[in-house]
Amino acid sequence: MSGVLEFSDLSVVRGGTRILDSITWSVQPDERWVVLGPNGAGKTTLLQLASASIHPSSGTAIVLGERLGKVDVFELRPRIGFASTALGRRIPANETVLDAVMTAAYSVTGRWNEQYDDIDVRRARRVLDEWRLTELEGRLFGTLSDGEQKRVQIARSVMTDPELLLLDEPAASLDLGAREELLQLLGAYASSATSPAMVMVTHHVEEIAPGFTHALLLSDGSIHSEGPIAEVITGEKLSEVFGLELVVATSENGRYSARAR
Ligand SMILES: Nc1ncnc2c1ncn2[C@@H]1O[C@H](COP(=O)(O)OP(=O)(O)OP(=O)(O)O)[C@@H](O)[C@H]1O
Repeated sequence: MSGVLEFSDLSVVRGGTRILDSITWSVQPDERWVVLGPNGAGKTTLLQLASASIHPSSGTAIVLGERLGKVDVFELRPRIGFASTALGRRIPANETVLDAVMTAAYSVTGRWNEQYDDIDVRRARRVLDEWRLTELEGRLFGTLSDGEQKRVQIARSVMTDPELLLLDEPAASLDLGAREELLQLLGAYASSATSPAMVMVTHHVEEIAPGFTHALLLSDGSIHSEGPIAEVITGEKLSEVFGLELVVATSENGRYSARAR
């Protein structure tokens, strides 16, 4: 199986600071990764590489078989779904939910003069249904709750059937009910064999949905540990990365929780 992501000894330097250092990491099509680490560890920068938004300063980054720096990123980016709060902010408040999702077909936010086919409308409605948004199709994006807006951002990111789905803190700032609803949907999506490879950045192990298979712990720009999720999300490893004695509990349904000892 060829990797969806193949990062080899790559580093990212910004303003004289080494933000990512000697990263060697690969993601296979059937893997669902969670990336954890303290503030400033380099998680967002890693996602920026995976989304072909930036190039490495050294080393090689191959995304969906294409080497960054040698590929036209405008051809590569439509193959990648990306949901983040920053991208969500670009969706106009007065856009309907249907349009907010459908405009992903043209990689634009804000419907203008693009021509959409019936197939685009059908596809958008199917995605809205998958993310429990059908009843909100005609609502304006700006009137939605945080939880609903997050679901729209994710629905938008899967509208184009991406080969790689990147999620930057999808459950951040959600209340308990909205978080659990999102995790149910994310868990079902991550568990489906037809879903693409996924990489999700999160700050909390409680926000890991069942179905995620692998984890990567980043610390100060370097990989602390990576591999099958049960081997990585442990009290010992998280304690080392966060510099605090932590106890991790795992539930039967594949959920995690962590607390200080
Ligand atoms: N253009 C830049 N110039 C200098 N330093 C930068 C630049 N961009 C990011 N950094 C620094 O690189 C480090 C990693 O940033 P990044 O946003 O990737 O971390 P993160 O793990 O996503 O953090 P958080 O959990 O707080 O979102 C931070 O210390 C940040 O201040």
